[in-house]
Amino acid sequence: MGVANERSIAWGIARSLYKAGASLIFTYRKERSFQKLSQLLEEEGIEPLMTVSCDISEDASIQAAFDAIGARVGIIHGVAHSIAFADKDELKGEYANTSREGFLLAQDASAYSLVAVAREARKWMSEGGSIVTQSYIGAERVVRNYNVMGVAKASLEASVRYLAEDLGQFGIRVNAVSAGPIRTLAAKGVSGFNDIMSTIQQKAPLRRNIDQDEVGDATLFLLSPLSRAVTGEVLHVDAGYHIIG
Ligand SMILES: NC(=O)c1ccc[n+]([C@@H]2O[C@H](COP(=O)([O-])OP(=O)(O)OC[C@H]3O[C@@H](n4cnc5c(N)ncnc54)[C@H](O)[C@@H]3O)[C@@H](O)[C@H]2O)c1
Repeated sequence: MGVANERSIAWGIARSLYKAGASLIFTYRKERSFQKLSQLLEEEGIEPLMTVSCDISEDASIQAAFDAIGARVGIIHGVAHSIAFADKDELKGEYANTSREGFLLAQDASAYSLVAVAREARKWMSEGGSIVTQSYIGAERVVRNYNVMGVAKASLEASVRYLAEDLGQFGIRVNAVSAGPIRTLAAKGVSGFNDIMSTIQQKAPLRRNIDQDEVGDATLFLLSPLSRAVTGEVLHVDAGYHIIG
């Protein structure tokens, strides 16, 4: 869930999963994304089991998408949730100036969407499985300009833990990847993004930034049985930046 273009983290995840032999289902938000997605799939030679529209801001859309998926395949084993949204105006200046509307929008699209997706997906995860979402260090620390999205990611990471507890009894694991900054459509909305990337290059233990394929491989690990005893975890895929004081 969440391929907008070839730069999307979800596209890195799709490539890693495809190489590992997974059967893939894609969700898209708008007609424009569907066309882009179809083009990417063709270029990469990936034949998905199905593609289905899903707007995570509407419960009915999420329900309809998973009903359609369930009707077609019966059982699913994993979900990659790679979706977030906030108003661009909230991603600069003081967090104290966040509007009520902007706060609720970021929480709704970026955190609650995982809850709603997990609720619908579990109906078809009758053999257990794994749900993985994408977070960012702005959930744990203050990252200038990330503001309302940092608070939404904190909520997302807490949701990962609560969902992990709820769904663990059904053999369903829930984890997050906390990726370093990657130049994507969503990242364009964050002011000063270039400065964030150059800081990582200087300070991260590996002295470099990361890419979509590296997040894809880590997400593949969390979706696969290789991580079968890992749940409620936030795995940093950030060249080690999060350990630096
Ligand atoms: N790029 C980074 O630096 C970075 C770092 C850490 C975490 N993340 C997270 O990774 C995830 C993917 O973002 P990305 O960087 O690949 O950017 P992206 O813009 O490529 O992906 C964001 C996706 O969210 C989708 N989306 C937004 N609102 C939606 C809605 N209402 N219904 C359905 N889909 C909706 C968009 O269509 C898009 O496909 C996000 O959760 C983001 O916060 C990104």
